[in-house]
Amino acid sequence: MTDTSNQTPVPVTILTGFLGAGKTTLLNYILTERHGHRIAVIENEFGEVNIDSGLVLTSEEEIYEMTNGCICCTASVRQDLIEVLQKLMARREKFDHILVETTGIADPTPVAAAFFVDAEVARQVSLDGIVTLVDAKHIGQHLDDPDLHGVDNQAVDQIVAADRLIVNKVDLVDEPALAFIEGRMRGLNATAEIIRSSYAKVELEKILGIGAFDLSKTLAADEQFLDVHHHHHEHDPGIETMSFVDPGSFDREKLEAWLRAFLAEHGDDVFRLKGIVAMEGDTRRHVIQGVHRLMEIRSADPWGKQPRSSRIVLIGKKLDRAAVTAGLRGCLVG
Ligand SMILES: Nc1nc2c(ncn2[C@@H]2O[C@H](COP(=O)(O)OP(=O)(O)OP(=O)(O)O)[C@@H](O)[C@H]2O)c(=O)[nH]1
Repeated sequence: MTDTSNQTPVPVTILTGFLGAGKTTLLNYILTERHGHRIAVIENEFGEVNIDSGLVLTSEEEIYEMTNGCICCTASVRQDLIEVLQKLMARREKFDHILVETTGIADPTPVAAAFFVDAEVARQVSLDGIVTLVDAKHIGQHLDDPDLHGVDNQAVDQIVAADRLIVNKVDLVDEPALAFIEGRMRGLNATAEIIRSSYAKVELEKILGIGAFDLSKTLAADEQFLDVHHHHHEHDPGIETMSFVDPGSFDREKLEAWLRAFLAEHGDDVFRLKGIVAMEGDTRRHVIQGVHRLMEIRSADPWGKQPRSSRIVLIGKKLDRAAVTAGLRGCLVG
């Protein structure tokens, strides 16, 4: 290993927020904005097939994906995180900030603790801050989820742990609703600065390089913070994921009509819908994005030399896999 003893540690930002809050949107904004930071990104995704890497705009930054489990609850995945960090540190001249995007159902606290537990990593990186995105339209139903008895509510954990809270999607709610949400957030976290945004367009100086995370303060509030075993917790066991993968192409109108009807009926239980699909008679990839009942399908770049195929992931509760699979299959051409 290279001698890093006299180099200044690289700041790390943990980016968290419930499913669909806008983490990838923020990441894309950061990666395309000229802000002078060179950022390496580590992404952890929850889902059977990887969609997010297809949604992150290609850039010159270094992007690592970790899709083998949830970073907050599996020790082996946190060990992977440490290994990814060590690999990154071998090329530390290439970047000056690291961003770790957690899954939407992660508790950021054990992820933050991982940075202090490994002595080698602890010397080379410093936790700059935990930034939590909040979906202004949908956060209420997750904070109040009546199914969560005896298990942790990650939407709450994420707000509690934040150094900065970004209330995103302000375009979808009115001022009284915003004030109400911000009041609830203040009740959970008295000190984090609250920043409003639409499509996660925030002043990056407010979230990067803020030096907000204070280990002594955190230990004062949670003396078991560094005890990784203490962080064992239960995700909402009702949350499941299913994926649909097919080499075929969809009839666009049929697919859109089917998805809209499906979400109209089951939208409360569908926390997240994502897809990259092929449409019959169209050379472009199409991206499907859904959060509860809100859904959009837009065309993206052409498939080019890559084989056409369709991947759709659903994350939610009470997913009827057989019905969803049959419904989607019925929208394929031929
Ligand atoms: N109207 C509106 N839509 C938004 C805003 N920010 C993001 N979205 C949309 O919300 C959807 C989810 O955004 P993502 O950035 O993929 O959310 P995410 O947090 O990365 O989602 P997961 O990775 O599933 O946890 C997409 O369709 C976005 O275009 C916003 O401020 N306003």
